Amino acid sequence: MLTRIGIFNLKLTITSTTLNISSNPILRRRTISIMAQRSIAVAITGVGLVGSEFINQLLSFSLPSTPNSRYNPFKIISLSSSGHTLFSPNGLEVTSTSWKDSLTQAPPKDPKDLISELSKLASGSSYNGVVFVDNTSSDSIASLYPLILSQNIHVITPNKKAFSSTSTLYESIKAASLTSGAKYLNESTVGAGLPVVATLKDLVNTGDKVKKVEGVFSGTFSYIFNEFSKPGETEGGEKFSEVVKKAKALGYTEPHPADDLTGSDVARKLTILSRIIPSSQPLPEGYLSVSTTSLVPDPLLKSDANEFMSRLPEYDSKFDELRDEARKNGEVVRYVGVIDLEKGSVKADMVKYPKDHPFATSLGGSDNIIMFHTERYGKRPLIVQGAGAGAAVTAMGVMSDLLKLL
Ligand SMILES: NC(=O)C1=CN([C@@H]2O[C@H](COP(=O)(O)OP(=O)(O)OC[C@H]3O[C@@H](n4cnc5c(N)ncnc54)[C@H](OP(=O)(O)O)[C@@H]3O)[C@@H](O)[C@H]2O)C=CC1
Ligand SMILES: N[C@@H](CC=O)C(=O)O
Ligand code: NA
Repeated sequence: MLTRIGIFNLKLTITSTTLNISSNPILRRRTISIMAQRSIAVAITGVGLVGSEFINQLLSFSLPSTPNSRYNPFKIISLSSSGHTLFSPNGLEVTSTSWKDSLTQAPPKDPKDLISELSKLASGSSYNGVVFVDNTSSDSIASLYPLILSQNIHVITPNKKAFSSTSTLYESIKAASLTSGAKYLNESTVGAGLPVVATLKDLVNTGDKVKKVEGVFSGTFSYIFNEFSKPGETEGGEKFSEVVKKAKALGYTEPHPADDLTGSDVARKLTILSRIIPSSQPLPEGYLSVSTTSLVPDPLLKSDANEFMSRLPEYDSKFDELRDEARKNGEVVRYVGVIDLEKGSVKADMVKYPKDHPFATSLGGSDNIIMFHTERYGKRPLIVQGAGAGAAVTAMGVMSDLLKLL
């Protein structure tokens, strides 16, 4: 094998069968360095808004290998949309401008066939690990995580489905990961790139006692109400459906915006966080058990994304009434989530706040704000705030999970 060795910056021909590497400290150090330079193989499923941005961030990533050179420790080995898959066990020759055309010309591939190819790579020695990145919002892809993890393939995803649906699926994900040692990382499922999942895990793992987690968990709702129900506005203002349209165009909504407006997206995030917190109270069995306020008019509940967006203006006057009622009392409307460990309740709700409340004055754009009330952060909660939706910040969260594998 001919390999460039980072720290020595020279080329070595290794015939490891003839060398007693383990007894020679210099060679041992060189061998470790070579191992570190093997790539991590990345298989990407879902190349929409977040997926495309993730590919760009991944292709432009590099680490220093010597004082004068850099290398990318990741190799993309597959790209899949719902109808096409590009796969090469040695790594795809793609650039940020070429991958889309190449993918559209590729044939379809059953995800299970892809997993069995990845499994061969995970058990071989060409790579320093294999990662499946799911950038879809698909339930069927999410249901494959136990199989993927059991093949010693790591899973990284912003897709909330697997971690917020039935506890049976969640438990099999945890079991598969424990058995094989493959990791699952899902920072972007809550607060996009904001360190929400990692912060909560750090609090729990270091022995703090979480009492309450509350805040604004939806970038879409945050943007909608920051624009639709402004503290300084006493009359007029944008139409609700227009603001929803803008939130969609900015990439904040779920592929089907009703998933945001029913409150399901917030309920899913609350479920994901609840499952990380040890609690004597029973956990929600899934997001459907979270007490949730929906803003979707009943007749639109079954419509697809296009029909939903085109019919939403029919209900603008209802939302005008909601805004007027809040204004009359000097209030604004916000959509919040609370996990109350002491009361044993998990709730996603629309709430009216006085117009000088921090949720009215300190949030803008798609900002999330998440407050952790714990034993250690007794009187003043630990607060995480910033953009909670959008392709760039979500892909950054996925990328930051990938870096945790290095
Ligand atoms: N947008 C945001 O701000 C945030 C998004 N997320 C999560 O990120 C994920 C992606 O969101 P986003 O990029 O906005 O959504 P998009 O709709 O833009 O992208 C999703 C992509 O998934 C693809 N897809 C669906 N099913 C499959 C399948 N079975 N196999 C392969 N590809 C499939 C679709 O491709 P095709 O067109 O071929 O069907 C689509 O392009 C979602 O789970 C979302 O909840 C999380 C945090 C923030
Ligand atoms: N649709 C979601 C995207 C991030 O999870 C949101 O609006 O927060
Ligand atoms: Na996050």
